[in-house]
Amino acid sequence: MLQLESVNSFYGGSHILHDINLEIEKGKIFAVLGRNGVGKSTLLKTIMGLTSSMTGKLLLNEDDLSTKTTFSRARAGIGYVPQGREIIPDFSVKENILMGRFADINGKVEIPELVPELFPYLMDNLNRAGGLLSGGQQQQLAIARALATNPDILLLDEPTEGIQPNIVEQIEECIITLNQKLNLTIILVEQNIRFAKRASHGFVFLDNGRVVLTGKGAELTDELANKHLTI
Ligand SMILES: Nc1ncnc2c1ncn2[C@@H]1O[C@H](COP(=O)(O)OP(=O)(O)OP(=O)(O)O)[C@@H](O)[C@H]1O
Repeated sequence: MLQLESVNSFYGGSHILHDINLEIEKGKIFAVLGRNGVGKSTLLKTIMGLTSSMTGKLLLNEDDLSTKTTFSRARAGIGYVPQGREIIPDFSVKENILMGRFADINGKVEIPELVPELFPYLMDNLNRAGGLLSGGQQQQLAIARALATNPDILLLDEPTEGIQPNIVEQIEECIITLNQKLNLTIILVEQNIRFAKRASHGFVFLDNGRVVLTGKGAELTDELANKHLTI
């Protein structure tokens, strides 16, 4: 279980997240929802230790990670797929994937097991430069790189944003498969309510850096989404 207790998070002097309390159960998909600029990406960055500072507590299976470095959090089992994917364009597909192994405590150097099944295109193009891939293929690559860290929890920041519609469904299926086959806990920042409704076991709506509503997946309705997502 991942727990945030009274978490505040800052970029320099800008106080972005205020008094966040959340519990994310192991093996569940948890959706982080809200309008643009409310702090969804900042929540993932805070969990990963990528904001300037945080106060409060971040506990992973009762281990206190609050003051740990990003590297230690990755080693503790938190994998991250950032918004915009941030693959290295001049590195090959293989090099991009294996970069994730920096955080694997078992010191493995091979491609993660599920990658051939989930992303056959990547396996067929291991020597291709990452920058030559389409948006959807780069998203697959960013997920494969995060899997190489051997995570227990995967943080996904708008994984279907800017991806051609025919690939969106593949990415969605892949997220559900990762949850079901690897029992991966997934924290999903998502603008696509249809997918959040379909996949998530729990959700939070943020507004202005604060939690305004949490609930279980089945409680996520279009009415709630309209209420919290329209301006
Ligand atoms: N590096 C930064 N330095 C200072 N302020 C930042 C930084 N990154 C984000 N912010 C501010 O933090 C607030 C929350 O931004 P964040 O990107 O977390 O929102 P979001 O809900 O993910 O938005 P979107 O849906 O547009 O991605 C915004 O006011 C944004 O301007």
